[in-house]
Amino acid sequence: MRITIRDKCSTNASSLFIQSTYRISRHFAMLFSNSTFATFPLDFGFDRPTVRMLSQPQHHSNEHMNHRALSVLVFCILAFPMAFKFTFTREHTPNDRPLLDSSIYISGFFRPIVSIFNTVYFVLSPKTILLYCTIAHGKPTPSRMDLVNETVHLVQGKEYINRLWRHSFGSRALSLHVYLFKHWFAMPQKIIDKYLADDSGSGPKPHPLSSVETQNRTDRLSHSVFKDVLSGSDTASLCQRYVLRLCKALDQSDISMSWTSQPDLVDFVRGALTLANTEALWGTHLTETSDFCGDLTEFFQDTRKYTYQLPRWLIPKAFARRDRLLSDLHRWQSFATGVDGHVAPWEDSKYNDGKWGSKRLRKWQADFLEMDDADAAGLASVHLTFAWAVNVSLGPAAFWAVQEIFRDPTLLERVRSRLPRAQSAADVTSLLSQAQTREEICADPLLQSIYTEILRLRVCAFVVRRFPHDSVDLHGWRVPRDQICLVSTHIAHMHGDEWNTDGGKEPLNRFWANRFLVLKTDTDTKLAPPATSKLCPEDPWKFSLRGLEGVWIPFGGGPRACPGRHLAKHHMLVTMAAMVMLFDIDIAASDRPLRASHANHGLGTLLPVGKVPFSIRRRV
Ligand code: HEM
Repeated sequence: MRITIRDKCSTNASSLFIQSTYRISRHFAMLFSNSTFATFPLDFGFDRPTVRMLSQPQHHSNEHMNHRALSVLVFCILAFPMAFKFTFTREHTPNDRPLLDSSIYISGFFRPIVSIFNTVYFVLSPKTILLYCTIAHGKPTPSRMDLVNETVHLVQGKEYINRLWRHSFGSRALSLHVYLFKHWFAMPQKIIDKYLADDSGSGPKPHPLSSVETQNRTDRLSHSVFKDVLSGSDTASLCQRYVLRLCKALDQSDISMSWTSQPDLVDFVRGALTLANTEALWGTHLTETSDFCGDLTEFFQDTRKYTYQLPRWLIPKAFARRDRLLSDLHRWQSFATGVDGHVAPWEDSKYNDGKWGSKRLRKWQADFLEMDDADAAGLASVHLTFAWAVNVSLGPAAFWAVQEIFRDPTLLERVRSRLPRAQSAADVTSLLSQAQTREEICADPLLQSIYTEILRLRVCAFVVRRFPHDSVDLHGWRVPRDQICLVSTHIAHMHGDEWNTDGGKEPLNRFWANRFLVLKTDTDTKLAPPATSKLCPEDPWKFSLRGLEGVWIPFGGGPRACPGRHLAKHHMLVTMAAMVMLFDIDIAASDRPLRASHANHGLGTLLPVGKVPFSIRRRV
């Protein structure tokens, strides 16, 4: 193995690493030293809220020294493996690409030690370690990270990601999914075993080396229903139901023509949106007989506690909430499957999808119950997984879009100029219920650019693939069979020179509504309108994602990409339009609570660190 001293490491990544290591060491030192009253971040991230803690008074000089010495010691221990990696790394050039499975930065004695440190970093500050491992010379690049019991191939860089998507049919995402099934969604072990045993892939035909029976192709079963329900023939009625429920929820909210203060814009937007999305899919029967959406929103916050596998007696409320969600779904599905003698009127002419939700979802239940060992508890758990997946990213993403629009009066004016005029709330509902109006909204260049920019900036998802039968060649980087490939959308979205930054004036860590607008006549996607320009319908700008395949990836990609992506776009743009048409909003929060929290790094759209108080009044 050739070892060379890396000449130019990304300053960004290394300084971030050093800062992060410093914070972690400080945290440990604080924990172990006798300190009183200091302020430090709870989770070592950079965008976390701070809490008041006990810190040391100035006059305790011995304690101060102890604390400093301890900080330095912890820093040195933590910095050791990364410093090693920082110094010795394999040299690679486009013509001499190493195989990923032989790119052992540190071999022999040091490798297990490094894997322990990598694991600690990955748990405490995944953002930092991924950035550190994958940014070389300012550009995202593939790399490999040894964790204690897994080797993770970090696939970054446009051409490698595109190649990974192309191979995705023969892949499965198991390790992460199974962990979540078990610890978050309380899936019975026998169903988890079925998911674990399925190596047939998600394609219509099972992999030739797989011997899994057709009814037990869990991956295919889940994936195809998601695709069927979310992008099949039900889509038009799903969208229609979504709009009606959203407008109803916003109209019922306690907002008058005079300004009123509200505690949190996230809750306001996410509440309406989660209700509308859930009712569009599962029908009002689920939400009217329980506080399903309230519990679901709380459940989003609880997932972190489940990740740490805290016992029931420590977090009884979180467990009770999950039990309630599962039993609500259980009750709903027993109606929907006709168990207990309750059968909804399923004949086409009498079917009330507003009350019972998507027909396809019900058909899928029948398929799921065909699986060996399948039962109602397993089904409820898969429904909960589905309810989480369809809602967890959408609400926060819509929130970010709404707050960006209302915080910038010029942008608000531009957005309003794109939307039809309404005289009353009923007018808004009637306009947005028309498929034609919604099509125009979804095709509007400025609105699309805002939506795309929000997902670029705020979505932070880990997209995972594992190839159970074959090793995969990614442009000369080979991932061995049955090892994890992980793509971080955050790394892809925040680095690289493919993005339009208006010549560096609009950096990637800031929202810029015009990032995806180009001149209609322009073939160079990097030419964008100036940030201040007011776009009108006759403006010569168009929306463009050209050149960004494998770079703008909030929904993953390839045959396994998020099956809800078209609905997500529709729902977000319609929500933005409804809010702008119905309300005036004044955001009272300062910049600080509006920073993104990385507490759920890797699991979808980020949330702001604090509550976002606002004032609101009706316009119509
Ligand atoms: C801003 C909104 C959303 C984002 C950022 C997002 C992102 C993602 C990502 C990254 C994945 C993993 C894809 C992969 O492995 O390549 C995924 C999976 C999934 N998404 Fe979304 N999603 C969003 C909204 C939605 C909506 C609105 C729905 C449904 C209405 C939905 C349904 C699903 C489902 C069912 C899966 C699992 C697919 C499978 O494992 O086969 N998502 N999403």
